[in-house]
Amino acid sequence: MQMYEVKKLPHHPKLDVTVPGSKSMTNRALLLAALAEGESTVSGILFSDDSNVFLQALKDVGFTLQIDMPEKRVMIQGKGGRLPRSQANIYVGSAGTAARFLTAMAAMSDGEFRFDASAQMKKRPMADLLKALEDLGAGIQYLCEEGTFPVRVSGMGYRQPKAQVSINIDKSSQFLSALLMTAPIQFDELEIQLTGTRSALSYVKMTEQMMKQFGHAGVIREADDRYRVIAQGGYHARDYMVEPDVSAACYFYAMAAVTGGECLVRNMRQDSLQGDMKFLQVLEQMGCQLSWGEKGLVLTGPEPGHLKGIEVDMSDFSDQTLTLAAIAPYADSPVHIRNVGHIRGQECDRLHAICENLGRMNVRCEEYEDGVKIYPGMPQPAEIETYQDHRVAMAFAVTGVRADGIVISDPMCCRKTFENYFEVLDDLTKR
Ligand SMILES: O=C(O)C1=C[C@@H](OP(=O)(O)O)[C@@H](O)[C@H](O)C1
Ligand SMILES: C=C(OP(=O)(O)O)C(=O)O
Repeated sequence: MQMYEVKKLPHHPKLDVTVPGSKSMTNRALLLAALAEGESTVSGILFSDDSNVFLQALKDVGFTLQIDMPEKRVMIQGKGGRLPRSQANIYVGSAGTAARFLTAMAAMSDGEFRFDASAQMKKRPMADLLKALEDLGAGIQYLCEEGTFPVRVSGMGYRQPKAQVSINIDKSSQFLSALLMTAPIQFDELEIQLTGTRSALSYVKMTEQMMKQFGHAGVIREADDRYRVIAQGGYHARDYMVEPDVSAACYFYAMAAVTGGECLVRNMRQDSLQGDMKFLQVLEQMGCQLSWGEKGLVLTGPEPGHLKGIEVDMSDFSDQTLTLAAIAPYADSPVHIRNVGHIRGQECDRLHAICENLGRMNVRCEEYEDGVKIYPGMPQPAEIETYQDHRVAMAFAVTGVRADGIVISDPMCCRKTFENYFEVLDDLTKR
């Protein structure tokens, strides 16, 4: 599919959707299960580009996996922190989680691994993590350009008692998640000093909680900028259920927010580990209502025309910047999103992509170094450029459910995290 023309939803639609498993939890659960001792079963798993490269990489490193796609389940034979092979070629595609978590896993081993990535991933930040791994004793050989893929990673090769490392995570919190999850397989104790300005982040909390769920409670947050990981015998195999992807659910909630509709996303969890739940509070502040029921979480939007503008720091749930930008034209006053400069280094320069696409729809948007300010205005027919970014495609489809003539180019870039997004949308708009 080259283009997708979004159909409008009627006012006050009743949406009922099921979203795939969380990408962030899927790839963490796969890593932790592989590093645990014994057999784990991970259910509710996401199958998409980002998790497929992760699964393939684990197979390439020699792990035994049984993949049951219809049941959305994977069984993994963990090796207690050892990698079954000591040499492999690993391809991480465009997945930030795979790029960061798997290089750390390789660096903490006694093998030699060659990593490669998509053209998009080669442009994304890696240098701070690779430098930290090198400082800890891994061999890092850049095969093309300094600081990026392709790269050869030679593992540290021996278990070390105690170490310290400094790392700047301003560009990606995944660097810290990668170090935290892999540290127990190499170090009796690792102290991690953060040197940048970004600190407590919801994705890092998810990492800590999932490490605990896999039997490792040895992460101590000594200060906002200092962590200590104590080995405590590593991870335990278990059966694990991945939550539905909240980042994916937010697109459908946003559709209800702009149409005065009601949206149920099935199986959402009140005790969710996902930081993007905070976006739902933003929608509440803009005039939406939330109610938990047996089937999941329902959001009800205000009457069309009554969505309120807002100023919001989205640094801790920045994947939703695009979603908020996509519905901002429908608010009754400007929407100002701050403190998300790091998303310029994700799948594309997302702040620029927002302003370019809103410009195409004739919506006024001001671009700042760390954010955007968007003014109310009816979006005009336009073709949306997606820059191979799943979230650009999925978010601006939300704009199109209330405006005429919004066409998404290259919609299938949504495969990165939500293969059938446009089929689900088709179903909703056909009714
Ligand atoms: O740890 C994770 O699973 C993620 C962390 C965030 O990235 P950054 O920490 O690079 O901002 C987020 O944007 C990404 O979608 C998933
Ligand atoms: C930034 C994202 O992905 P990644 O895991 O590749 O960093 C994203 O999904 O919005």
